[in-house]
Amino acid sequence: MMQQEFSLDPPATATPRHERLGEGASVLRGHAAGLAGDMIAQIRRIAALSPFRRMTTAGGGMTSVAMTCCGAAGWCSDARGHRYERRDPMTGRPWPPLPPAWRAWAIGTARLAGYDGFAPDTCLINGYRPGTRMGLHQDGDERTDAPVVSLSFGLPALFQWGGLRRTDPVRRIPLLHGDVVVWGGPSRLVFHGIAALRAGQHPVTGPCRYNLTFRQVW
Ligand SMILES: O=C(O)CCC(=O)C(=O)O
Ligand SMILES: [Fe+2]
Repeated sequence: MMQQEFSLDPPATATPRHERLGEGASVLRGHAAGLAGDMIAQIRRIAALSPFRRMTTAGGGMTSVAMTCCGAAGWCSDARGHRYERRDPMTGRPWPPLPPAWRAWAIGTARLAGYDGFAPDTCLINGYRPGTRMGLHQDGDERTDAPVVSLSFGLPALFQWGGLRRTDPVRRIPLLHGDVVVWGGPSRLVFHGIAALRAGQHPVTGPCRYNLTFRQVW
């Protein structure tokens, strides 16, 4: 019998699902698409307890994105500045719990991206509508020795990925429904943002984009 001398399977690189953004940073294309239905239902349950809200900033403005959180800590901003709080200042109660399945997924995803031992204790949930944007910033209010695992559902967005200085050149990376970005290590403090969302309708989320970021705060 003749031996097959070559594989008919396409090489792993034929579908580049895992894109390197920089040292310690990558995009996992479509990695969360299968979770969308369940996670969006959970987001609605979380938002029924701790509603999406826009927040005042120290500069006297308002955040463009509406946000809620779940887990041991939630990100808050007011005229005094921004920080993590154990309780939702809007309700006075602890934030809704971080669903164990979300946490397990985030740990597994961090491992896929090269980060073992991720121990997320919060998930920040951003709600974007057409026109909503997030200016260039660094994520530094939580532990920076742990990565950020960030996932996108719904309308497409342009992710702005710069460098360690605000003035470094910025790349624009489209993020689609189910895409995941993981950044840590030497990229943990890279400046990033989201360009103003374009109008549209998504079959799963309607005129909306959700972004979930898993982080370790305490
Ligand atoms: O919406 C995104 O993809 C990024 C969100 C973000 O940078 C943040 O919440 O700190
Ligand atoms: Fe951020």
